[in-house]
Amino acid sequence: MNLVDKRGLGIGIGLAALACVALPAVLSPYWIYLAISAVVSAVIMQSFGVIVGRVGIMSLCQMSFAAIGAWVVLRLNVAEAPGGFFVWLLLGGLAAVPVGVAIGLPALRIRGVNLAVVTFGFAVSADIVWNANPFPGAKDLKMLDRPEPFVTDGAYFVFVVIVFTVLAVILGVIGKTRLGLSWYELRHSERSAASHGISVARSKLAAFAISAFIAGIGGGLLAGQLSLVVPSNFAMGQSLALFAVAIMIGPHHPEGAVMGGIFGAIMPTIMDKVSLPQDFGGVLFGVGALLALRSGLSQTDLTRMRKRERSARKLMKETEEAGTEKGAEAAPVLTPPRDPGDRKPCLSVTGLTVRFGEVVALDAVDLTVPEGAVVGLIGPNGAGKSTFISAVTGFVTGYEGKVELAGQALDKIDPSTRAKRGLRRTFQTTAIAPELTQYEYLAIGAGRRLPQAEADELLEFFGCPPGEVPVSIVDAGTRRLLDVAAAIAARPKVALLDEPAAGQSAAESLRLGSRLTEVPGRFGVSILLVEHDMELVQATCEQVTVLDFGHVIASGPTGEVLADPAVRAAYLGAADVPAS
Ligand SMILES: Nc1ncnc2c1ncn2[C@@H]1O[C@H](COP(=O)(O)OP(=O)(O)OP(=O)(O)O)[C@@H](O)[C@H]1O
Repeated sequence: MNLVDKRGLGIGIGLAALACVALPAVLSPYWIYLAISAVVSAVIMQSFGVIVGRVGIMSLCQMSFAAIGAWVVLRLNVAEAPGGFFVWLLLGGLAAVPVGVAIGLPALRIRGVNLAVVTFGFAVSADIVWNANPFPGAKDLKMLDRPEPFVTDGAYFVFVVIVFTVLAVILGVIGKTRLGLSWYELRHSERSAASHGISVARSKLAAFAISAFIAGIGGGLLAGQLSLVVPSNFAMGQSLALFAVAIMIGPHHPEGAVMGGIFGAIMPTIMDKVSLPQDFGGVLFGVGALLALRSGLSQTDLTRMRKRERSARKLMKETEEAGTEKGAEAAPVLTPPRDPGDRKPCLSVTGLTVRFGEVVALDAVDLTVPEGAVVGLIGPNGAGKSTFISAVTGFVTGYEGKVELAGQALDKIDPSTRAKRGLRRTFQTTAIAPELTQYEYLAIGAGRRLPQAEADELLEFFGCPPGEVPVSIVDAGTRRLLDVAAAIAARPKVALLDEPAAGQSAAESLRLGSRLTEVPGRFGVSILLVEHDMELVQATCEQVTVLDFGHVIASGPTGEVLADPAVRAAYLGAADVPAS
């Protein structure tokens, strides 16, 4: 996967260069000054883009981070510290980082509105501090001089555009890395991210640190524009208004940050011109934000997704037509499951007991997945199958019993570390970020640089559309397959699949079965399959364990177990157990 979208980069830099040349030449001094404000707001918007747009965290204190940046720059100016404005600007950004991380710490435990309240609380406290203590230089009017050669408004506009562009390029590159992609996954499902070996804590704290740094830079730039700042430049209300703009527009894309910056900077002027109170602008932003929250996606997300979907649909049609020309896919020939024989155990679970209050979801369950095997775990609804997967992969803590992977104990280890050690899982309900392409999702799952040829092979093997196709237009059944492909892409020792055939037709389910039997030999991954589709289980699994009310009622070679009268009785009315 390319870290740089060369076309987008070219267009972005071209537009930035055009703005630098044309705007100072054609705009009046008043509008140049407003244009500087718009770009400085756009930089602060980029900080919202990281934390709000990408990770989906409601942070209401970005202006407080900006104030830290401005304070440091002005303090260093008063002290006439060495290095000059450029170094001070960088130090201002860096000074905001530890504060950002400190504010991010509660985000590891709380989320949503509660976290918004924490960030709002910090913004209020910061407001009180700034109001009680004037910014450096304000008392004795020690102004901050802009650096050469960016002294005039026109030249300073060029400088802020350069800073914005550099940040946009860096954020674009980060967005394509595992860290950046993990932010999208966190936004939709933290447990899905953890199941891919992503450290949720590290990923969130990195987002807070980077967004605080950018906001700090934005604050320093504002100090450079104004020469002196006052607390109202960073008022809590500003954070709220910009937050609403961020939700509405989506500043995690450069065009969104620019639009947000323009809105933020010129709205007061527009309100003035149409003789409406300034607060009315905030109301408009709030309404826009509510509409965006209802759809779950910002305006730039929607525009970009629609564009991507159009070309992806064309690609899917071409691929389908090429497939039809080659002829219909032959019905799978299922090779009978092999006998596990005396292969070494890969995953070994002993005495696994899970209680949810009075409910004993699992009671001393033993299960072994031998190396290179496909093993089934079946049982009626509520038997404890998903709980088994969740406990083994570390999502349910406080269980009794022992979980060993290739002879190593995994108990007391968190889900993302278990995933990194070679234990991957899928969920009954998929929660794949629709903004991602299938390639990007596979890259997250793989947890390593995934060569395109390998990604293509996986997608073709599991019958998914081409890798450029965004998840937003992939149907629910295929998303499950994509989830399985992402788990296998990591080449774990064992993949625990929770009902991957749900939502598939009988023929598709059979095809999936034939693929799963090939997985151990082809990808070196053993499988524990949780399924209600008994035909699939019979055709795929060499061994099967049956749970009922958390107890193992049968375990052994699939044919024998499915013929067991106790198993048939447990399933009576719950699913069809084919006669063996
Ligand atoms: N978080 C939880 N809190 C309380 N009870 C739970 C929780 N998760 C599961 N249970 C209970 O544990 C039991 C086992 O549930 P589990 O979801 O593991 O069953 P299952 O075999 O996967 O069912 P299905 O086939 O419907 O997915 C059920 O009685 C369920 O209500």
